[in-house]
Amino acid sequence: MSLFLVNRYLGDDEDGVISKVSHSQALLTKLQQKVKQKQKQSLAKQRERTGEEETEQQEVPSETKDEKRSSEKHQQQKKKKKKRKSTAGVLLDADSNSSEPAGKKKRKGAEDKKQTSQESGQSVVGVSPESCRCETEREQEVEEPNKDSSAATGFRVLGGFESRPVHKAKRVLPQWLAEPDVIHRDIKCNLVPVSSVSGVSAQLLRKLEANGIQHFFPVQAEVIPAILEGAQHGFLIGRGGYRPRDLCVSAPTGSGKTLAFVIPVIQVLMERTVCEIRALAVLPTKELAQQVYKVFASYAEGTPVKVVMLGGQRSFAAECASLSEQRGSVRCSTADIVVVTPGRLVDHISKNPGFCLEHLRFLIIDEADRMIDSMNQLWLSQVLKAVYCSAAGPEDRTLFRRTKPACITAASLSPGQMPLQKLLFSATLTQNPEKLQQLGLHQPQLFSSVHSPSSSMTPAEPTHKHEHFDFPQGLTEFYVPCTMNKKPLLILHFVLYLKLRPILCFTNSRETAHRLYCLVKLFGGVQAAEFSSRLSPGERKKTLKDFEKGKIQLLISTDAAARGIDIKDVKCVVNYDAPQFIRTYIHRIGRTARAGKPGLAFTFLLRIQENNFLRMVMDAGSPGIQRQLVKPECLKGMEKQYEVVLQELADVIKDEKSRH
Ligand SMILES: Nc1ncnc2c1ncn2[C@@H]1O[C@H](COP(=O)(O)OP(=O)(O)OP(=O)(O)O)[C@@H](O)[C@H]1O
Repeated sequence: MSLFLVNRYLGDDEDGVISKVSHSQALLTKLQQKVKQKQKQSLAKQRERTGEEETEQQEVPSETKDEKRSSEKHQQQKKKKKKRKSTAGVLLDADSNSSEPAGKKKRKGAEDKKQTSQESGQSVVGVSPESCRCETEREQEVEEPNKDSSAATGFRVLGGFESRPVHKAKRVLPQWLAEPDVIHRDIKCNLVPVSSVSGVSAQLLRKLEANGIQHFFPVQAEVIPAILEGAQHGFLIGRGGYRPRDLCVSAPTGSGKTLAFVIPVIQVLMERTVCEIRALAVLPTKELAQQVYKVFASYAEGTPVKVVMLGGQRSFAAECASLSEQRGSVRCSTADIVVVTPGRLVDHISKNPGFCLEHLRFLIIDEADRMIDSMNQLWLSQVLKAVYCSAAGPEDRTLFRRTKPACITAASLSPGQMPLQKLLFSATLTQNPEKLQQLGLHQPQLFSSVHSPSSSMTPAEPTHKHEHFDFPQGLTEFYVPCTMNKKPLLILHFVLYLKLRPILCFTNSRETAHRLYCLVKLFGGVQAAEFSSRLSPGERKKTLKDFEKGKIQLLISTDAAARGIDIKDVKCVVNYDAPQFIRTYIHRIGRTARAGKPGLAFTFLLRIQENNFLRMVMDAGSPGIQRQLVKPECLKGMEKQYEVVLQELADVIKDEKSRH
């Protein structure tokens, strides 16, 4: 059954009773006569030129025979077609369907040609009877298979099922991702005096200097003015202006991204008149939230801005109490900036009536790529619902009226309203537009330090196959070929003989981390600690503090400490287990070589891992990873003790298992 019915204009019906069949026959005869006429004319011209009368007299009848034969066939063909059409009960659509088989298309093309010439009344000069015949034969050839199936079912099968080469779609980046605002890579050579960035108050400048910061790092010099500028023109209430662009910042680990949002957010909120939650910083883990809270609190000290941390360290009731207080009959907010983990955030939105986000101006998403991956927790949609809930409410809060952002029109911008600006930060920000799209960014602007083919491309060009990331300038990468049973000896060799301490050592599981920790402890001579979800949040906090104070020489950790953790003076990172993903590698090694300082990163590689790992690292844009061999003789002296320790370790693990 055809999908479309196309009524064709078949010419004027003289008496209105001529059937379609007789009409098309009449047309055909007309056409044939015209062909004959034309042929006669051309032959006459030829004769005149050549004077070969006799040949012409013989040729004409033979041609006429051919024509007759051809027109007979043609008519038979037409009749057949009509019959088939009436069987199907519908008129066929003459538009060629792109998914039709090639044979079918050819046939339709032939039909179309004829149809067009019939409709327009044009002569068929140039279409020889021979070619007509050939087309007709081709039509017959291609029609046969379909004829049976349509006759049997009464339905006409649309669409073709033959295989066609499918071209791979080329990846195209949106303009904002392909052409970012470039951040200088070299921290040391591109320092900007803090006083030269306009818009930062004298109070904050004094704070910066008191904390030993005289210059802004490149990411700060780019992003701070951008946020301040957006705030100046972006407060729509009473001032007019526009909705500020959402910002995405991709800069290496340890390049100072935290201050790039802390300083401008405090600066903007310092000018507030009422205390309401205006900024929400969401971080993936408690440790990171705690770290960012500390930076916010330190710079907000002495200003009217109040910072609250919601990370689950305190009871829910205590957290609620820190967010608001009762003044007479009114409940007042006691927080301007809230630093929170996604889980706790959702808890407060759903269970704490005093948690109001209707005045939210900044939504800061740190470690944004990780946060996008946790988007299935739906925390973002809950935040947006809480932000725009006054728009759906019955009260007419004209001053803070907020509507969900839609297309920008004159009407949508009037009356002005408080905008919500999203600020995304990561050392490994995804370039996948589909993932970023989940965040619903408004005219996003990207600040990036990645100078790779993928970022310098025009949007029309296909991107590089692998994502490129920026590695810290002061970092030197090594890999150490080894076997599984030599790994513990190697790490002991690093701490005891190479004296590369403090070392932050990463394993792929908490079991391995614990086993290695027990082994090192049994071996003796090294101040070691473990850091994983085996420990309570309190124990983890204390461990990080001790490590920072230099009380721990070897911290054996899972990826719980891989992201964002800023521990000063970590000289060396060791990947005891090779990371499976490039992002994990970049964050792990980024715990050293921070703030422009030098650092070393070693990865222990089994022979089987070497090729894949090295390719992964080089594809990501590493400036180079060197091979570092540790001679077996270097480990010989520890082997005897190691054998003894291994036996003791088996007993310890067995004992632990029996206790749990
Ligand atoms: N302008 C500056 N001058 C000197 N030190 C700075 C400056 N800005 C930041 N730092 C220091 O640099 C270190 C790294 O900063 P921060 O933690 O913000 O890095 P990051 O880019 O967020 O790293 P990551 O991606 O690993 O989270 C911190 O110890 C911070 O105090």
